[in-house]
Amino acid sequence: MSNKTYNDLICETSELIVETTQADEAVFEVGSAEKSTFEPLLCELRVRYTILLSRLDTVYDQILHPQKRLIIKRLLEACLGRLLEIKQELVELHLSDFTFDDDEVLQKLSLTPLEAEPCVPQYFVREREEDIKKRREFIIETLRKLGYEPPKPKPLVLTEQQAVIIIQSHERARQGRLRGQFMKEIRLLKEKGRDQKGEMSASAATAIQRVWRGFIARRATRRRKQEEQLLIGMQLPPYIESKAMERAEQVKQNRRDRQKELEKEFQDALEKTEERVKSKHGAKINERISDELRRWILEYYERTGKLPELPSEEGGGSRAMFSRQGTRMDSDLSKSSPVSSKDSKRSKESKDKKSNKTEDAKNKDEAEDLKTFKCNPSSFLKDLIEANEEYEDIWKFRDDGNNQNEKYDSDMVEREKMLKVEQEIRNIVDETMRSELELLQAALDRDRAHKGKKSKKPQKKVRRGGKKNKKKKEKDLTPDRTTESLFEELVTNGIIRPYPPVKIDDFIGEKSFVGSEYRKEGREPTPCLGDIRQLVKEYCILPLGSETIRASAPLIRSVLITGPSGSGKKMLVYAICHETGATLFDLSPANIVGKYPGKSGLIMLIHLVMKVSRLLQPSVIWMDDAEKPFVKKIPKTDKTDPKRLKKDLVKIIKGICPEDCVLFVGTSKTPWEAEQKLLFQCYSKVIQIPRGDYGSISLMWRTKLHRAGALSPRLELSCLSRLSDSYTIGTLLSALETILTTKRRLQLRVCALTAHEIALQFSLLEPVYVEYDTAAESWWSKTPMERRRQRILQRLLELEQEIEERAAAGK
Ligand SMILES: Nc1ncnc2c1ncn2[C@@H]1O[C@H](COP(=O)(O)OP(=O)(O)OP(=O)(O)O)[C@@H](O)[C@H]1O
Repeated sequence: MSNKTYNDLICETSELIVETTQADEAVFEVGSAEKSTFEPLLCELRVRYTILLSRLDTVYDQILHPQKRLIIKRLLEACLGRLLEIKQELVELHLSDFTFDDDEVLQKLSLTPLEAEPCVPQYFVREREEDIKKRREFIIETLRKLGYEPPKPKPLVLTEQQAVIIIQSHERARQGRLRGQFMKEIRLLKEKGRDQKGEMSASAATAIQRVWRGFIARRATRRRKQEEQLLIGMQLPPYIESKAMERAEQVKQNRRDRQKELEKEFQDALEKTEERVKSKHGAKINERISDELRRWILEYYERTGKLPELPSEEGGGSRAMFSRQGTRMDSDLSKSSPVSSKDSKRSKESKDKKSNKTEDAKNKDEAEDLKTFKCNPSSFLKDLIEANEEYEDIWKFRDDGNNQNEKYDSDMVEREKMLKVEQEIRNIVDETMRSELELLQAALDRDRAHKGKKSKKPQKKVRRGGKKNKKKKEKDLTPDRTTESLFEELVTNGIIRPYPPVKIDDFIGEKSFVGSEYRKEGREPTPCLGDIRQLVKEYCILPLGSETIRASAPLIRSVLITGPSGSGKKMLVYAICHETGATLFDLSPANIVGKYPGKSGLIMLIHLVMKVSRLLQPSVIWMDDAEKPFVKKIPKTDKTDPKRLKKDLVKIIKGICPEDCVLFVGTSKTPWEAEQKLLFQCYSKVIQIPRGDYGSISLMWRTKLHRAGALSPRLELSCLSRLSDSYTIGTLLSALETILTTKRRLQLRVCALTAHEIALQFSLLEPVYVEYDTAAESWWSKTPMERRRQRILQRLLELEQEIEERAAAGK
């Protein structure tokens, strides 16, 4: 695609941003209202931001102009941040982690449910490609030095007897085929001799014609039917790597390479221009600012008889001082905002009123409170609007006709650098002025003291914002070690692990199509596997990919993923790591057994994991069998000492700050075996992978069989999906793998795979039993979010009943 395509796309997207942000601001204007008022608005906003995210991601990945890319990245991050904020609002609104898209919203925006699922921005990994590659190579190299080879496909190991049997059977088959061919030839020869004896009758020729024509007609009809089904999408075309797709990907890669070249040129220009501006204008700017400041100080002294105090660098320096009046007014305004005073008055009044209210009115108020909702202020919306305005001002209407190569704009670079250099020089001049002012003040004080006046004691400089609310710093147990040596140590000990490249979209699953309808009816829908994929993106991948987003988006420190064996828990953990380019720390009880022994060893392990995970962020700290540290009684057969980390887990998780791109992920098959209080102290979010639904299983079969070339009209997909609904996807895939041996694959053309054949194979494997489902369901109802939802629903019901009863008694 051309530069024009992406320039047009970003222009259209900018218009969509205006529309969306206006709708978003309107939501804030609503203030506090019934939950049902907010629901459609927030649902629509979520979908709108999702579309913006995917458009901006496409443009950012492909557009060449380095300065436009800067602004598009700002838009992209702000959009992503706002999307996460809205998700958080929807969670609070529904009191459920799952968001089901409203059909009306999807219809209005002409989208499919799949399109309403957020994409993972490509820049998460692409901008750190080199770094991620180096890290992976380092891990593999370190492991190789230790003698661990990356797992290779296992060679076929046969005993002598097995080998003999295979050779024998193949030889017999060969002989059989030869004999068959020989017999066929003899038969044909005999038939030929017989035919030559008698005259071929006309009726025989007609019979042959009839059979042949019938065959031709049937074949043509079959082909036409197949073509028609392909056209209307009833049948999938054969799975082949499309040449056109390959070429399109190649073009994209070429553009990315060109992007890098242009970016390098831009960075060089930035450097050179800065040097030039400094050498050419530095002295003049210095002189101008010094003169300005001196004049201003003199005027100030003449007016007030005092020397001014220069604000600190963080406070804006002399620039802020010139505009101090304005800012003070602003801050005064913000301090005593009429809204807040009104609010407090109102709340006071309402408190007084409340005390006089009857029980009935109190109940009504409480019910109202439970039903109403208010959106939290956004940290991203303002930036999104500002960045979009900046884009509109600078780029949107600019004629780029004479810049076909999408090179940077040198005038803009010059202007930017001028401002930067001026600011730097201003900081230096301010510093000099500050010391000059101090000397002057001291001299003035001495003078006044000399004149007998009571001199003011030189005020101790109070550091602005000096008393920062800093967290107590942890003691560094490894102050003189380099990051590389710590990294190597953890790799050597198997704590940092390599992981397979798994994309989150490889987690197959359909989204729930009836979720929003169920919610409207007051029922809580069961999520489908596609909803799980979306939730993992929203909770684990999107907040972890960028530091800017992580710092301001709703903070999620830890997630617990639960589900039966083979439901894809590990796959999801690997996908989180792969999509964010994260470093994986494995703290599973089975993995740390015998490593860092003793109390001091454990302290060191925790220190290393916490320190290195921050240094190599983004990081994922993973614990498989997450219930084990909290089980009441450890079976005697378990030699892994799973309770080792019991007390320190909370410390590790609470130690994750918003500025750290670190996520703690636990996976568990049987979370109900743990002490629930301790478990939920560690994990703030729980994602339970449900039993595979019909849609997801059917999609899985279709995708996998199609890729294997085993999909045919003879295979009853619907029947197969129904039969497999008590198995996890992992189990079904392992059954398919067992069936599709190389020999069977070769036979597919002549002997199509049937549902019966597959079903026979997976019926030998372990299903998910009803007992497991029941235990999982009852545990789910005890998770914090569910309990909160149930508590609120229960309270609402009670209040409504009380109100009704009172009303009935009053009559
Ligand atoms: N929804 C899915 N889509 C595609 N593949 C899946 C899905 N669910 C599971 N799988 C596949 O099933 C296999 C088993 O998955 P995985 O090892 O992640 O399961 P698990 O829940 O961690 O199992 P266990 O608890 O036994 O460790 C993997 O090959 C994975 O790719």
